[in-house]
Parts: sequence; structure tokens; C-alpha cells
Amino acid sequence: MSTTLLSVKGLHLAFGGIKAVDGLTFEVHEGEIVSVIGPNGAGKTSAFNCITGFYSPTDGSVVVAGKDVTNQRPARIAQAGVSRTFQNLRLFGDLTVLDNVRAGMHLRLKQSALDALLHTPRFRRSEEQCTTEAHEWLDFVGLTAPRGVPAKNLSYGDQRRVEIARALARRPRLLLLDEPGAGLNHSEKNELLDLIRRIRDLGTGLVLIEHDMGLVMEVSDRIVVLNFGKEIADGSPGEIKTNPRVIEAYLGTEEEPTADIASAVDEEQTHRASS
Ligand SMILES: Nc1ncnc2c1ncn2[C@@H]1O[C@H](COP(=O)(O)OP(=O)(O)OP(=O)(O)O)[C@@H](O)[C@H]1O
Repeated sequence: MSTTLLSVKGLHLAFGGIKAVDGLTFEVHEGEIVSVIGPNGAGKTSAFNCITGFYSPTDGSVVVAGKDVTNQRPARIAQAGVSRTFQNLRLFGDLTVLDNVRAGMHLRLKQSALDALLHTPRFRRSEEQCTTEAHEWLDFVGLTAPRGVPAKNLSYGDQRRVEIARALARRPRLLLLDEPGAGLNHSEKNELLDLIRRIRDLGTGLVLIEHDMGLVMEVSDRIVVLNFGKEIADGSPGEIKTNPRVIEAYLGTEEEPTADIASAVDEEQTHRASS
């Protein structure tokens, strides 16, 4: 049995009268890809924000690799082994591509202020190691664009790669990607699929929020479905495709279950394969 990297139990978050997350429970194991899907406003990003400490859940628990991190600050949760990307890119636009990734390592590297001030050999070695590793992560995500230019000069797709490289540079045990496919064209989405699988092959657990159903169905080991904050299904892509509650949530009706999300998915996959 593989290690449980994330265990979310009975998570609740309310904004005034709105129950953004209403009793979410799921687990992610080592080397597993789990997608969290649901219509707009279903509570996916709110759940991510509770897991990563950006919001404090009103109830429930979040355990990372056996350590209870419920209500801890984001930096603490990152130290526990959780990295994430954001729906809207959060790179330092004026910093170089390379420095953005190097910034991702600072939590992990132990550099004393005195070493930095005196530029000791230990500090220089650590800086060189940091630069080498940053290049390796940028290679890993397939970035071919220049790395010494401000991150804001890169195309949107390349900025997304840099954001993932920065998150990976922390060597997380668990990586949360919030809509990694948004704004990408078909060939970029194919490259993203391959990248997600290679991250999984490192033994990292992945949680994705993604609206592209073709991508979700192709890459996920399991899918958790939210609707109005409530978890309505948790299963394999095959189970989710034909689950009447999921179809109803997406289509708003159960009357024509054959017109299910599976056909939308198949269309999307055919389109991707032929592009
Ligand atoms: N900061 C906030 N203040 C008040 N309400 C919020 C806040 N953030 C989210 N909500 C509400 O909580 C609910 C869940 O929103 P959330 O953004 O988590 O959904 P989502 O599934 O990620 O949606 P999308 O797919 O559109 O990104 C929505 O009703 C939203 O309006």
C-alpha cells in the first residue's frame, strides 16, 4: 500500500451564508494523480486554498504525509511538502526566469545571513547548486525559451512551465496545480499531459483542478467531483463519466443520460490526438 500524502477529512469553509466547501473528504497517495472537478463556483479553488493554508477552514482536517497541518500558515504547509500553482500566474514578472525558479528553492536551502553577507565558499557553492538545479527543473518542464530574461517576456504557455518548475524546485511530495491547462493550445496541452505523468513518475502526488475534461479523463487515476461545495462523487474516470449525479451537475438534467460528459470527453480526445 503506497504512502498517503494527503488526507482531507470533513473540510468546511463558509463565506457568510455561502458554503464554499461543504464536507470534503479525499485522499491522495504517493505517485497518484487526483483531479478535483466541478462546475464554476463549485468550491475547487476554495478547497485548494484551505489545503495550502491561504484560507482557514471552518471545520475539518488536512493531514500531509501523516502531519496535521490544519490551519497552519502557507509557508509551514509548503515546508511539510506541499507546492502549488495558481489559477492566475503568480510569477515575479521583473525577475529573470532563472531567478523565479531559484526563488522556489529558498525554503529548502539552508543559507545563513552571515554566509550571504561574507560571500563565503559555502554560500557560493550553495548558489551554484541552486543555479544548476534551477536549470535542471527548467529542462524538466521543457522550457526552450531564454532563461536570463524577465519572466514577463515569455509566452503565456512558457510562463506556466516556469511556474511549475518553481513549484517543483521545492521538491514537494505533493503538487497542487490550479487549472494548469487554462490558456494553453492543443499541442501545449499534450505536452502538459506528458509533464504531469513525468512528475507523477518522480513519486510526487498530484492534485489538479481542471476544466478540460479530455485532459482530466486522460491523466487522472481518480476524480473527485464537487457541486455547490459538496462532494458528489469520487472514482475512476470510467466511473465518473457515467455517474448520473455528475452528469446532472454538468448538464443540469438527468433526462438524457446518454448525452453524458463522456461524449464531450471523447470528442476532445479525438480532437487532441488529431492536432
Ligand atoms: N473570497 C471570497 N469571498 C466570498 N465568497 C467567495 C470567495 N471565494 C470564493 N467565494 C465563493 O465560494 C464559492 C466557491 O468558489 P470557488 O472559487 O472556490 O469555486 P471554483 O469551483 O474554484 O470555481 P471556478 O471553477 O469558477 O474557479 C463561490 O460561490 C464563490 O463565489
